[in-house]
Amino acid sequence: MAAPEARTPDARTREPRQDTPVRPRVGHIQFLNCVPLYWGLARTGNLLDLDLTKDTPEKLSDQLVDGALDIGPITCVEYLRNAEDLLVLPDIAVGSDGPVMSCLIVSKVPLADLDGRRVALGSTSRTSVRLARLLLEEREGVRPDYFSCPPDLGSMLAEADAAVLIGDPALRAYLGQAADLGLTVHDLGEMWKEWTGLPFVFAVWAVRREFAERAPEMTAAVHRAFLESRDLSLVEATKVAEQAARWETIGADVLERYFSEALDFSLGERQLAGVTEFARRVAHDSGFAPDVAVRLLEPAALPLGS
Ligand SMILES: C=C(O[C@@H]1C=C(C(=O)O)C=C[C@H]1O)C(=O)O
Repeated sequence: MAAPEARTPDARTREPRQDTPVRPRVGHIQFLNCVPLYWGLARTGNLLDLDLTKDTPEKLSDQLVDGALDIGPITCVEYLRNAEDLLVLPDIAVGSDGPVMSCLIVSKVPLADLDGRRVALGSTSRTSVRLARLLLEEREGVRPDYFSCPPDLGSMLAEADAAVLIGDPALRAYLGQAADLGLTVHDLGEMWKEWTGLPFVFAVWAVRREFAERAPEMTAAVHRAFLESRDLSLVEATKVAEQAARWETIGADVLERYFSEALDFSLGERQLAGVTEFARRVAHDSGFAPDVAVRLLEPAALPLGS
């Protein structure tokens, strides 16, 4: 990765640091879904060039918006709300083109029966919870009574007839926990695909616009590092899944399917069409315009002679 060429403002004081070069502050979602995006960073030797912050998606999104992080994953809805201040890194995202396995409505009753019933929305999600509301209201034609709740299936369903869950707790529900409890699982990626024919993007990678302007080479290097990491992880998906499974109750074969078939880590024209369509459908109460422009980071001009 290129040597740091710029001073990064300190998150607390906002004063440019003058002492040593500062590594870019980069977010890392602490769910299994992001393992393939980070696993290769160690293999390609780029890990130590990043100041990584591991957290849940809604916290990382806030930190990027607030300027406490420079680059990282941001849940789609928060990106759209802050599109003016951010640039999207091309060709990398967390999405699906069909079933995603880990963004779900888990329900005690058929979805069509949820009218007026309580639905718990997991507090780590900003995008899946909005997508679930869209699908329940516009596709199923029901108007549930929503409330936000920590993402624990048992406590959510103690007070509600259905729960919207993302990440590892959702994956566990999908893989058997829900069936064991007599609950049905509705995959949000699959429902969106059936409804619109499009992929869905749950989170994009974005850089703060002012950081990209101040440190274009560093930004490009971080982008390249993630693309290389993702590509390597997909080539070596069996190994990534075996290693991740060592610390999980989920089998390596299932993780490999999750990483290489369910999740879509790309962001091309079809995925961007999915973002645009979602924005158009939820804009009216989401804090952005229906035709909000998604601005991609332009490829950095390479220095002469390189
Ligand atoms: C596929 C997933 O995508 C995620 C869903 C998010 C959301 O709903 O806000 C945010 C980030 C991603 O981690 C998942 O969490 O399982």
